[in-house]
Amino acid sequence: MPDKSNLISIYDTTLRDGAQREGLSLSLEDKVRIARQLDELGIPFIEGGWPGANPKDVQFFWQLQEEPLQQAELVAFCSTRRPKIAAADEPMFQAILAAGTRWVTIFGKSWDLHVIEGLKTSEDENLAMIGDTIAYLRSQGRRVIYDAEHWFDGYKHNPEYALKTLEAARQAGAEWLVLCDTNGGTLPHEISQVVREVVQATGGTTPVGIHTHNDADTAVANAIAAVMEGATMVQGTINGYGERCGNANLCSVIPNLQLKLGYKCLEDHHLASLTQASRFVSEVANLAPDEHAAFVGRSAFAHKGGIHVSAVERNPLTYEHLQPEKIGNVRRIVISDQAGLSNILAKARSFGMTLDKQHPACRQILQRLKELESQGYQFEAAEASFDLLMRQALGHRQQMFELKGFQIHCDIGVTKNALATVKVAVNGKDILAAAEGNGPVSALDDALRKALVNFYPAIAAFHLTDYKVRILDSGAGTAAKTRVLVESSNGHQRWNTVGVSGNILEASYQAVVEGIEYGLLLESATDLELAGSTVLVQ
Ligand SMILES: CC(=O)SCCNC(=O)CCNC(=O)[C@H](O)C(C)(C)COP(=O)(O)OP(=O)(O)OC[C@H]1O[C@@H](n2cnc3c(N)ncnc32)[C@H](O)[C@@H]1OP(=O)(O)O
Ligand SMILES: CC(=O)C(=O)O
Repeated sequence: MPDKSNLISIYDTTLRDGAQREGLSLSLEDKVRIARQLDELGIPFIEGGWPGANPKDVQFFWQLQEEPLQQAELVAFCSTRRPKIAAADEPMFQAILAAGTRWVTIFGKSWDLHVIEGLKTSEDENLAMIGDTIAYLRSQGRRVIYDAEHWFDGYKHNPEYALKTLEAARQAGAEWLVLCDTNGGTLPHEISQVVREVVQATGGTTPVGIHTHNDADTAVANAIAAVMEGATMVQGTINGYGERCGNANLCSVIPNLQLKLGYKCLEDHHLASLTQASRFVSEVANLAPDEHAAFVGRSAFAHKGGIHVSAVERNPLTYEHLQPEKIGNVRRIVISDQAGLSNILAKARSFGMTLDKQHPACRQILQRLKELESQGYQFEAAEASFDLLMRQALGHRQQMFELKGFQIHCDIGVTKNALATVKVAVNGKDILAAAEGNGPVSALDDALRKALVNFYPAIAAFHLTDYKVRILDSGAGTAAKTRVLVESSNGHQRWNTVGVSGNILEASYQAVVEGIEYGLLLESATDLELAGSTVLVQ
């Protein structure tokens, strides 16, 4: 059994190894924002980049010298010196020293194949490169973490030589020996065995760390396996970003170690910010968050099946492996044709309505929901439409305006504009309005808002923020049904509505009209009443 008193030092390399992910490009400002977020999260080591490899990383370290992090150690990353030059003459190290960090991580070769074929040098020279580099940086007052690149592959092929490289690093003054599964193909049982052997071979003289890649989809399991064999540092990235298939995802490693195995990685109040940190980093990285990510994904605690919801309502432990609040996530109940009455009750509660299973409207709502879903409606992504459906069944849906019809003309010739005319009635008075737009849906939305704004001035702030179309039966050609999902906003909140029809304009019309109706409902309701179906605009 692991010694549970052990602290695990979390080492984040999102800004260096994470940035090696294809499609991820961070500006200097992005890097600074992410570093500050990780600092706030209580991560003790933050690898900022490779100073000297590019101007951005040089500036990043300079900027953080001016305005240092609050608690984290900022770490500069670099390779060992090149073959056959003195460490003091290696220009890369001048950039490393200029970065001004207390800690430096040096990666060196563990695998003889890389020494001979990659570096094109001798095994002895590689040992000297490792030793000289670390000794030089120590002589310049730096503390050194040694990343043993390709450790597991190297150890498999030539354990004696691999261990000599670690010993060279240790003797030169490295304070951590971090075993890297650089190619990411090692499986957990191999990691356990090798880490156990290394911990025995080094006799606990220098702490061991782990750095895993996800090429076999086992990076998180591998990091955990290493910790259970005595590794006390875990290197990884937020959201698992990294070269090829990514690095060990700290958003999974940390809660697994802390909440399941009893290790200490972060203070509990910091752990409760993990979900927010994950979303912040994906936002800054301009990558869509993985909604199904373990622990921090939006769906990680979303319950859809009626049986599950019924049980979770009685006791969340029935279908949740831990309390979402511990990592700052929330439980969500999803509405769909997989729902039972429990989903309806839970959703109603989140909309501020109290219902019980005996209420006759409950079954009616459930039946209507299933009927509409079988026609192609999808309410899990259109909770505002579901709220309106419930209000309708309960007799609470207020008619704010009556639709009398609409027409749309599209000019695909010279102006490429669309013109929409709508007729609505408010308080028995007919209003006709027209508007142009660069597409039929925006023209329709504008015309409707124009018709209603004198009666409902709040409409002036409404706008469409997203519009998604899905053809539901592509085999049916032009006779197929179309589902339109619309997201609307009033500048403070966003809400989603749905429309389905054989005619794409009719489907859009339904969704847009419900979007406006719901916006008006929001204006007249308290935040609490409508909390469940809207999100605050960030
Ligand atoms: C496992 C990892 O993730 S390690 C980090 C990988 N990250 C990166 O490579 C991103 C930053 N890299 C860069 O900006 C550039 O590659 C630089 C500035 C480091 C080097 O650029 P260049 O001088 O043009 O070399 P290039 O990239 O073509 O080749 C890498 C060189 O480093 C050498 N090298 C590789 N590993 C090591 C090591 N551990 N110690 C010393 N030298 C090494 C290679 O042998 C090669 O040397 P050569 O050009 O004399 O043959
Ligand atoms: C050092 C490093 O990033 C690796 O070996 O994967």
